[in-house]
Amino acid sequence: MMLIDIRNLETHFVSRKGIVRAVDRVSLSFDSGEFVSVVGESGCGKSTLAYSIMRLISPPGKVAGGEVWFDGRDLLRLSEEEMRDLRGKEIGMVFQDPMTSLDPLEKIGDQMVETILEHRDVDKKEARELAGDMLEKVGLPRNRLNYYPHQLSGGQRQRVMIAMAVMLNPKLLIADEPTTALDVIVQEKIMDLLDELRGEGKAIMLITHDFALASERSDRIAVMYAGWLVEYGRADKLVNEPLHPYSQGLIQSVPDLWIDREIKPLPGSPPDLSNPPEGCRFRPRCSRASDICRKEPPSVEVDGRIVKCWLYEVGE
Ligand SMILES: Nc1ncnc2c1ncn2[C@@H]1O[C@H](COP(=O)(O)OP(=O)(O)OP(=O)(O)O)[C@@H](O)[C@H]1O
Ligand code: NI
Repeated sequence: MMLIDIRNLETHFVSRKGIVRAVDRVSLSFDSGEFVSVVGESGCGKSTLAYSIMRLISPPGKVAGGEVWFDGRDLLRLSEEEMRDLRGKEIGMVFQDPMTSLDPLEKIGDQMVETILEHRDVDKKEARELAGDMLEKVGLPRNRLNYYPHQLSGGQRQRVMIAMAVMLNPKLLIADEPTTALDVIVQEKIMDLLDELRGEGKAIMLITHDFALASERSDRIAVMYAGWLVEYGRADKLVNEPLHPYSQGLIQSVPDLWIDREIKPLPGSPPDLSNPPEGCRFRPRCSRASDICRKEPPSVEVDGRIVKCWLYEVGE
C-alpha cells in the first residue's frame, strides 16, 4: 500500500459562468521517501489538488468526489476535528507566500512554540528547544526564534515555513511553489532542503510551474493540464521521453533541460475552465490532434506511465 493514493478526485468551483472542474477525476499515488512534482501552467489545478488533499477548499469550491487514501484512511471521510489534528502532524504544508501564513506581529519562536504545544505533550521550554532545533535543521541560527517575520529575508522566511511544516514530523510534506519569489541560489538551497527531508523518509509533493526545477530532484512527475492529470510516471522517463503532447510541449519550452536543442515556446494558453473545449481539453493547442480527440481521451498505461491521450490507445 502506498502512503498516499488519490482516486478519481474531483474538485469544483461554482461560478456565475458555471462549474469549474479544477481537479477532474485525478488519480495518483506515491510512497514514503518519494519526491513527486506536480507541474503545469498557471490555472491547471495544481494548488487545488494540494488544497483538496488537505481539505482546505472553501466555498464556492467543493470536493465533489473521489477518495484520498493516506496511511490507510480516506481523508475525505474524516471528521473536521480528525482532519485538524492530522494537518501539520501527519501532512505538513508550505504555501507560496510565507507572509500570508506567518503572523507579522508575533516572533517566529512564539509562533512555532504555540503550534508545538497544540499538538505535543511537552512543556514550553522543551517546545522552544525543539523549535530551535528545527531552525538549525533548515539552516537558520537558533537566535532567529527572537525575530519577527519582517526581519527575515524571503528565503529565510520560506525556511521558517518549512521548519514549521516539518516540526511535528509529518509523513508527507506538500510544498506549493515554495521558491517562486526567491532568487536561483536560495531556490537551490530550499530544493536541497526538500531533498534532505525526502532522504529522511518523508514523501515530498512539490507543486511548481518550473519543469526544470521539477526534473532535477523528482522521482516522479505529474503533469496537469486544465484540471486533468495528463501524464504521470517516473521523472527520468518523463523528461527524456515525454509521451503526452502537452508534456512534450512543456519540456521543449524549457531552456535549462537540454543544451543542444532548439527551444520552442508552447503557443496558446490553457482554456477557460468554466467552458473547456469538448473532448480532449488540450486539443486546440495540440499539433497531433485528430478527429477522435473530439471525444474525451482515456487514461492509458504505457511503459509504467499513465497518459491521458488517444495516441496511446491500442487499436485506435
Ligand atoms: N477560490 C476559487 N474560486 C473560483 N475558482 C477558483 C478558485 N481557486 C481556483 N479556482 C480555479 O480553479 C482552476 C485551477 O486553479 P489553481 O489555482 O488550482 O491552478 P494552479 O495550477 O495552482 O495555478 P498557478 O500556477 O497559477 O498557481 C483555475 O481555473 C482557477 O480559476
Ligand atoms: Ni497554484
